[in-house]
Amino acid sequence: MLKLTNVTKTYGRSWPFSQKITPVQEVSFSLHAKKTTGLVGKSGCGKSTLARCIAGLQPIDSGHIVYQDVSLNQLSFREWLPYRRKIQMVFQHPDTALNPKKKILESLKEPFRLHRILPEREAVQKIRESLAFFGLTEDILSRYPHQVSGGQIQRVALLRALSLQPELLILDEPTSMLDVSVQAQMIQLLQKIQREFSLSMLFITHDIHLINAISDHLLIMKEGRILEQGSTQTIFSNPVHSETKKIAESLKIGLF
Ligand SMILES: Nc1ncnc2c1ncn2[C@@H]1O[C@H](COP(=O)(O)OP(=O)(O)OP(=O)(O)O)[C@@H](O)[C@H]1O
Repeated sequence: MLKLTNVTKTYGRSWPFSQKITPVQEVSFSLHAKKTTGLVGKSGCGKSTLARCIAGLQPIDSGHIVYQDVSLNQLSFREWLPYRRKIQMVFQHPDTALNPKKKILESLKEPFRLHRILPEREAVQKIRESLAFFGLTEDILSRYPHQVSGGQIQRVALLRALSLQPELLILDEPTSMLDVSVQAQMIQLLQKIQREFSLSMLFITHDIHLINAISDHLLIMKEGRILEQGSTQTIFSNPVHSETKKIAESLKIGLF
C-alpha cells in the first residue's frame, strides 16, 4: 500500500552552523495493508523525521514515497489534500496535539469542515456517537485542552484522526508522555482500534514490549537507515544485526 524507495531527508543548518544532517538516508521499505508495523530505534535515529515525511508534513530531498501507485512526493499541495485524509498522524506531545485556544468540540469539528465530509450538525452528532468508543464523555467537548489530562487529549487526537477514516495511521510515541497507568489504558484503546478499524498503522515507540504486543512487522532503524525489517516474530526470534540482537535480548530480560 505504501512503498518507500531510497528516501533521503537532509536538514540544512544556516550560517554560522553550516553543517547539514541527514536523519533519513536512502530508506526503502513497504508497509503491509491492514497490519501494524513498528518502527524502532534509538533516540535521534530519524524515526519522527521519517514519519513526518510519509505524512507529507515535510518534503524529502530524494527518493520516492508511493501510495497506491501515486508518487506522493511529486504532488502539489492541492493534489496532496485527499492523501492527508487517508494518511493521518498522532503525535507524541499531548500539549501540541490540539489548538490550545479552541474548545475540544471545535478541534474535533475541524477535519469534517476542512475535508467537507459532513455538514456541521451531522458532524457533531457523529462526534458525540464516537466518544464512548474512545473512553470519553460529553463534558469534554466544552473544555479547552489545558482543562483535560494528557491521556484524554491523546484519546481526542485519536478520535479526530480516525474521524477522517484514514487508511494509514501513523502514531509517533503516543504513550511516551503519559503516566504508566494511563499508558496501559491507551494500549488497550490502540488494540481496540486495531480490532475495530480496518487500517494500517505505523507505530513508533521506545517501548519494545508495546511494539512486541501490537506490531505484526518491524523496521529497525539506526542512524537514518533501516537496518533490518521483517515480521516481528522472525526479527525477535532470529535477529541479524547486533543492534537488533540487543533489542531482542532486552525483551527477554524485560529491559528497554
Ligand atoms: N526541524 C529540524 N531541523 C534540524 N534538525 C532536526 C529537525 N528535526 C529533527 N532534527 C534532527 O534530526 C535528527 C533526527 O531527529 P528525529 O526527531 O527524527 O529522531 P527520533 O528518532 O524521532 O528521535 P526521538 O526518539 O528522540 O523522538 C536529530 O539529530 C534531530 O536533532
